[in-house]
Amino acid sequence: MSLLPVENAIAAILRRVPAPVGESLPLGEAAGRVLLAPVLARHDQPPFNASAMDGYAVRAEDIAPGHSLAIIGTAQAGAGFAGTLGAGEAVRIFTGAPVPDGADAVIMQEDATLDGDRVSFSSQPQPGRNVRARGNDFAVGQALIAAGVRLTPMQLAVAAAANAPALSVSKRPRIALLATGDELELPGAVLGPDQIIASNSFGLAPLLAPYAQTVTDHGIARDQRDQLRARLVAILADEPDVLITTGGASVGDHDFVQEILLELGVTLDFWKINMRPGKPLMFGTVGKTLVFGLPGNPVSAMVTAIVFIKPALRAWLGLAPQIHWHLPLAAPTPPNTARRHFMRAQLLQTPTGPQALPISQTDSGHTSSMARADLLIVQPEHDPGQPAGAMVETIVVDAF
Ligand SMILES: Nc1nc2c(c(=O)[nH]1)N[C@H]1C(S)=C(S)[C@@H](COP(=O)(O)OP(=O)(O)OC[C@H]3O[C@@H](n4cnc5c(N)ncnc54)[C@H](O)[C@@H]3O)O[C@H]1N2
Ligand code: MOO
Repeated sequence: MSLLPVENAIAAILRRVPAPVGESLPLGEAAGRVLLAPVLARHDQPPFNASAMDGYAVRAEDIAPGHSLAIIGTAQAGAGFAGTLGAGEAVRIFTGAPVPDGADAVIMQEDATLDGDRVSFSSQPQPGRNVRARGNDFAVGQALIAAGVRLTPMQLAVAAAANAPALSVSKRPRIALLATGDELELPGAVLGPDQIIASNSFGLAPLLAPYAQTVTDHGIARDQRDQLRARLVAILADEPDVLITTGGASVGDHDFVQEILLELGVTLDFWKINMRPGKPLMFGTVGKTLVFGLPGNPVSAMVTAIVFIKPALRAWLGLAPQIHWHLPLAAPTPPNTARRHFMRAQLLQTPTGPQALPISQTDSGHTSSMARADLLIVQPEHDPGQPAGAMVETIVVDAF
């Protein structure tokens, strides 16, 4: 197979992603979920003309220097004044209370002088002053939050204000992870001479968890045909929505993952992408399960998950693709090869704004540089290299 361009690979994956499916969730459980149906207001907000200040409700035309009004009652939040305000009258009012019929302005109490049951004012209001008119925030039936957003705290507060007790959000996929390799041991092990620690799943699980109902880490399978087959059979029997393997994706004598996946009925859509790191990525489907075979190298595994699996999961949830930020380079980049390079970079905060500082390390097995990477600079195929200050496309690693 020749090396597939990155865009074609993403398009091939997106063709296999099912349309979002909705479920109804109580408001208090919807944070961070993706909204599938717009939130519509169930009432006008505010539901009545409401005072924005503590003070006196009046008829603006009645206010004149040296002229006092009779205080005929009180309106407070939750308990309005039942009557109608007439000429020469005022009602004591508090913030959030309904403005009484007949009144058209509120004068704040700092501008009022009390004299028994009469009040005079040092300011002359326009009609509407300090009154929040009914429906001026939103009107019944108005769409307040569009579908396709990941619900933020502010949006949830608005949904609550709109009296929506439950929201329609997308169901999330169940994800299964499996690391492969004879050399791998879990963190905490005493390493033998030929062993390394299996680190990939510890990055992939939290990277993908925000998009998933569950991420089940199935641990490590050895590079033995029968064992690997048995592990994959057991995992697929549970029909996960997404299966992600790491390692064994390349062409070595012990790279069995693809062979066994094909035996198990996986239809392979592609293998090998024109990118670095991450070239040996494979993708296919079996039944309703999307199968991603990530390369074992730790940087390759994380980069391919960010570049391919995250967009697939966003589409699964009904979310638009992640925005790629264009940032100025803090230092030059070297010329690229024929493969698209996803270059590790740091996000620098400078007095003139954020900048991308390339990390020169390109080894896909080099993990410590990954710990410093806030961004991936997307360096085009055959890019001649860019000077400091040039604007480059970046993917923010830790963004949803
Ligand atoms: N002759 C060729 N050799 C290789 C090619 C090639 O095209 N021709 N491609 C290279 C590239 S690029 C990559 S990437 C790797 C991918 O190899 P595999 O997916 O088969 O991965 P492994 O060989 O199993 O492991 C590679 C490397 O990563 C370490 N590893 C594996 N799993 C984990 C894990 N869960 N946590 C941490 N580290 C892991 C493993 O020990 C190896 O060091 O192939 C190149 N070779
Ligand atoms: O594509 Mo591999 O990820 O560079 O080492």
